[in-house]
Amino acid sequence: MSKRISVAVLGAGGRMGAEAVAAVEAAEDLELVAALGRGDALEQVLKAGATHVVDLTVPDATEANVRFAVEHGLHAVVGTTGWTEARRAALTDALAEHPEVGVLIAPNFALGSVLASAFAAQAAQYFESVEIIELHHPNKVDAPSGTAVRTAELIAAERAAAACGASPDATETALDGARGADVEGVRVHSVRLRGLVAHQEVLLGSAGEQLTLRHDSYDRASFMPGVLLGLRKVAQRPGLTYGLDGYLDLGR
Ligand SMILES: NC(=O)C1=CN([C@@H]2O[C@H](COP(=O)(O)OP(=O)(O)OC[C@H]3O[C@@H](n4cnc5c(N)ncnc54)[C@H](O)[C@@H]3O)[C@@H](O)[C@H]2O)C=CC1
Ligand SMILES: O=C(O)C1=N[C@H](C(=O)O)C[C@H](O)C1
Repeated sequence: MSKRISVAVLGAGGRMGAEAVAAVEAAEDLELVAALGRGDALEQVLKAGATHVVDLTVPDATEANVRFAVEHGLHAVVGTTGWTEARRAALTDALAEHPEVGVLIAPNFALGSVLASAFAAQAAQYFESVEIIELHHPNKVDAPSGTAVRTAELIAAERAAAACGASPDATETALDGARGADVEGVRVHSVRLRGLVAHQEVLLGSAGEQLTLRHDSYDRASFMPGVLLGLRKVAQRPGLTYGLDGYLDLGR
């Protein structure tokens, strides 16, 4: 059997981290060598001999964690939100100093979600209107979700390339927040509701018709195939990959 991939999970005590620890332990080609929580020294990852890091922490911690991994030649698979364009640009600069290192930042690891976002982007140029509703558990610390931001970015890029106009909207007066957040010209509405896990609808409308693309994660198990795929591929993909779609063959 070929050598197993040595993995450290950061944020191991969290909802996603605990699921990732179990998934790595269950995979024959992966070995869990470290599981760190808040306050644990990152040097433990080095002492444990990890070659790969999974970051499932919080937006305030993820940038420093990933920077540490890159500077020590470790590949990183990152699910934590908060990776703005500025943060990604700084990370790309850091990776230039370590050209052998791969980092995957995946706003969503669920394959169905990645496909739904890609389909939405593909469809967006053919409709006058597009809005996003993301729905999550009420313990989520950020809004809008990383997935919604990424979906809006993909949609905006496709609509710009096709020279689409703005979605029609005659609103003249509204309470603050009533029309959601504006992400690159796409309205994003965030619902936080007990009982939910992670869900998203992209609503596309033209005269007389509507297309709704909905994805539901009912359980965090849905994210694990993407985490494992990332761990298995990231070392062969040096530099920064933003979005798990970069590792899939979506025919585009
Ligand atoms: N990409 C994806 O498919 C998914 C991404 N997420 C994202 O992953 C992140 C974590 O989500 P949850 O697990 O629900 O949150 P959580 O709050 O349950 O877990 C975060 C954990 O990280 C720990 N932590 C904080 N700072 C740390 C540090 N410096 N080092 C190590 N551990 C640290 C916390 O103590 C906590 O245990 C969020 O940004 C969330 O949006 C969540 C689900 C899926
Ligand atoms: O916090 C969560 O739960 C999730 N976070 C990610 C996001 O912000 O998009 C991925 C998924 O939606 C679950």
